[in-house]
Amino acid sequence: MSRTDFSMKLCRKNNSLNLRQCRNRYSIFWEVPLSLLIVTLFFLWYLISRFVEKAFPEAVIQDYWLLRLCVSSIGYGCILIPGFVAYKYVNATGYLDRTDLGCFGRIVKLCLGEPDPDLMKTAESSTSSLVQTRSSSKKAFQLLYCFVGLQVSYLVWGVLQEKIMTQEYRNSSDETANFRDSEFLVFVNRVLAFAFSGIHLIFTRHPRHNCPLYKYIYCSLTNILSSWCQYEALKFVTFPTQVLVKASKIIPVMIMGKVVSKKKFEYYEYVTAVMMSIGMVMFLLNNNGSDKGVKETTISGVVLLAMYMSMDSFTSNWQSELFSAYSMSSVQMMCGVNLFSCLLTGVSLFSQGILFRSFEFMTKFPSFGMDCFLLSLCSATGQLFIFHTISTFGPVVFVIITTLRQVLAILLSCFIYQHHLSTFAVFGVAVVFIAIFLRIYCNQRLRNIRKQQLRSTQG
Ligand SMILES: Nc1ncnc2c1ncn2[C@@H]1O[C@H](COP(=O)(O)OS(=O)(=O)O)[C@@H](OP(=O)(O)O)[C@H]1O
Repeated sequence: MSRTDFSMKLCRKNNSLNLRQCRNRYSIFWEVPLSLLIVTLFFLWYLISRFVEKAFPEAVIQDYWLLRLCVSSIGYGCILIPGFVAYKYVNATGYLDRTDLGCFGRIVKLCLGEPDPDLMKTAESSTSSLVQTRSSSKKAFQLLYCFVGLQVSYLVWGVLQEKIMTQEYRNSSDETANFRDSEFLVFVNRVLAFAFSGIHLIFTRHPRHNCPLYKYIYCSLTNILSSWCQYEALKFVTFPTQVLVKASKIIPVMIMGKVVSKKKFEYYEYVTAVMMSIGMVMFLLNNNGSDKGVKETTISGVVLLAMYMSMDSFTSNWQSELFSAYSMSSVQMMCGVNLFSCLLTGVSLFSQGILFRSFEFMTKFPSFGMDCFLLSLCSATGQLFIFHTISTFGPVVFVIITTLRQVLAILLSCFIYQHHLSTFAVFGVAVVFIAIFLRIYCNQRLRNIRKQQLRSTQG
């Protein structure tokens, strides 16, 4: 007998109650098992992840990236498995169909419930009018604002990240040590970004939030996994190789856009994407010649970079999809994504013992704490710009801006350290910029043609 049948039987015993009152009265039949299920699965999975982690000696885990990925993923299961089972349970029992949801029910609805279609229409119409007024007057300024914001925050972020991962920390008792747990840095970045966006949401006005929270899990998971792959890949490929691969990210982002959002791209968009990638490869290959051969690119490196590219492309496309489906603000997106990133990385770090180890390092070397804080501040500011760019211009423009960031960083270092740029590298940069201008030009032309067509059909 299903749970619904059981509660209906109880209802029938009490003739004075109508169907709705019965379902509300006996809501306990849904809520108690659901809470027990979530708590039990969480602890069960936590024990499993501890067991798996203890089953392999630390040295073995450190030696094999695939094993490390498995251990981390099993840790993420503490959140994903109970969440998935709760989702299935709620759908199977029709728990959210009840009209009078209590406090527990409202939390479940916030996490798993789809919004009322009427509310969605109101939210959509208010944001579309906002976009229309923006599009005519402020778009160019907005693009410049996103561009400068992303360049500045991630330029400083890159410098701090390199400092933390490479410098030797020294404390007052003259002890020295290096910090190695990159996953912890990802965690602190997410905690501050979550706190930052949460406080912003409390004190400022935002559109009504319609998106069920569980939808953020997908992009949150791919975001932290792509970061992980990026850090791990550096153990198998050189930094310039990684930058080189990342420079052609626009192509996977477009492919993923077709898969996730069924987007259609014009021919000129494909042509300019390929031109940009070729230009970047020409620029980077001729500019990093001296680093070649330091580390040999292995299969592991290639696999990790491929995983990074696909997950990173999915992240921005999924976020863009959520922006258009649920009409939310970029701060709401930032809060939702970082909430799950904190939970996923926090549980995983805790079960692996890295959380305590890193906090211990922080107390031993206070300057590390300060660096972490500054890094997280840059990361949070950077994320504000990332989400604003994706919501206003979409993932492809975002990836073009991040690609340009790499060109500018290298040009800046050439300028500061008086490095010589080869003719081929200069040609590469020229190809990138020609591709960008071509894209803008074609985009504008296409818009004008469409406007004219619209006018002639209306006239
Ligand atoms: N779409 C989206 N949403 C949220 N966060 C994002 C997104 N894209 C990039 N990032 C974060 O930006 C940091 C730099 O990432 P990348 O090195 O992949 O970017 S870049 O292509 O080099 O610019 C990196 O931060 P850390 O994870 O803290 O290292 C990424 O996670």
